Amino acid sequence: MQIKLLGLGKRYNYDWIFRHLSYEFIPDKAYAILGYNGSGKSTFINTLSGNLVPSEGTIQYQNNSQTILVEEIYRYLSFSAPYLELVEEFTLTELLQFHTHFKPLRHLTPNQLIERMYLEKARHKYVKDFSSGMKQRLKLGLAIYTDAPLLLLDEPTTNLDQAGINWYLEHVSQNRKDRLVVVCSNIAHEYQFCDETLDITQFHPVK
Ligand SMILES: Nc1ncnc2c1ncn2[C@@H]1O[C@H](COP(=O)(O)OP(=O)(O)OP(=O)(O)O)[C@@H](O)[C@H]1O
Repeated sequence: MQIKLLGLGKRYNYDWIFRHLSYEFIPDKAYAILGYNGSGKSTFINTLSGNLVPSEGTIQYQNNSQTILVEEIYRYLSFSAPYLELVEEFTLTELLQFHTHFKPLRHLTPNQLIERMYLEKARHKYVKDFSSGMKQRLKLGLAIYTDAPLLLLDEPTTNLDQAGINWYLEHVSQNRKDRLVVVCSNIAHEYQFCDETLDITQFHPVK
């Protein structure tokens, strides 16, 4: 997956969050989007994912030299973020069945993913009854192990303890090959595996 941004800008009402952002995401690399709280990282990654419409500029997507329209980009991405909800009325097994109905996993079965997330004992538990750390491991497991060429992660270690952080780093590093990875963060350990950084504050409008 390759993404080219040309003069991208996003504003809410009269407030520009970022502007004049031209950048190229090269295939198979991992990028960290950096900036303090409220600087616009989530706004940026949601614009990149097609969830938000840019206020100016364009985004060009290419997968294996094929142009992808922004309306179709959701088919090519997996995304984990604190504000993206899991379907909590499902048990873990039901959720995986539902998820894989729409998007397949990367070379493993739902059962193997459950084992990889260390959630065997929660197989038949409702997701609403998971702890916050278990929910986060599930969100990350689904995102990392979905077979999509674009992996988007916003604040990936939210609610994780040290063991969970180590688990995330191990699995994201093992599964970054042959895909573009974009991580929004202001915590160094979340993006230590990234090749490039993009500081969103550099694209704040000059007051
Ligand atoms: N729907 C919205 N309407 C108006 N303003 C918004 C909206 N969403 C976000 N903002 C504003 O945009 C700015 C950037 O917010 P954003 O969530 O993108 O920052 P962030 O860098 O991801 O923050 P954090 O690190 O705290 O998650 C903030 O000032 C926020 O209040």
